[in-house]
Amino acid sequence: MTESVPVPDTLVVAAAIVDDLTRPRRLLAARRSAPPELAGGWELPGGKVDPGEEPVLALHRELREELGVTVELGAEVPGPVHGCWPLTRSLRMRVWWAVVTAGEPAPLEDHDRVSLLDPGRWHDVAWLPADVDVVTALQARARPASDVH
Ligand SMILES: Nc1nc2c([nH]c(=O)n2[C@H]2C[C@H](O)[C@@H](COP(=O)(O)OP(=O)(O)OP(=O)(O)O)O2)c(=O)[nH]1
Repeated sequence: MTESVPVPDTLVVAAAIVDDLTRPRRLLAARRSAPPELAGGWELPGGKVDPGEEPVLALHRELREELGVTVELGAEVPGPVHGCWPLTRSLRMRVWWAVVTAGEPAPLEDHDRVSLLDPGRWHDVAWLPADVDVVTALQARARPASDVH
């Protein structure tokens, strides 16, 4: 009989960087340049939390390393599985709204482009598959109640 082997669970943290936390209009997307199997896919900037690292501190570190920016984080955007967004069998992601407080976002590491997506065009890039639902949720939360018909 085979016993099921526990799947290692790695937490990824990512930021939905927008122009305004109260009334988000533009969303930052970053295009991956590595590894080859992910290159060309667009994602929310971020990365894996190191062992023992606080998730929020990991996110600030990743955004500094990858984009050269300092951010202020807003609310977390909870996902459907214990507040997380499932990526693969072994990866799950937590996402926070964010605004840049210092620096100009640039593709310094792991990305070859960053793009600011205009209102209504947040789905216009080829997001990594797991990000499509995240972006749908972001869009729904960004739209003020008065705009929902
Ligand atoms: N940062 C980020 N990663 C995502 C998103 N969607 C998604 O499927 N992923 C996947 C891609 C990667 O397999 C994994 C994140 O790993 P990473 O390569 O960005 O992590 P890292 O910068 O810490 O790099 P490393 O330690 O693996 O070298 O999560 C997303 O929106 N943002």
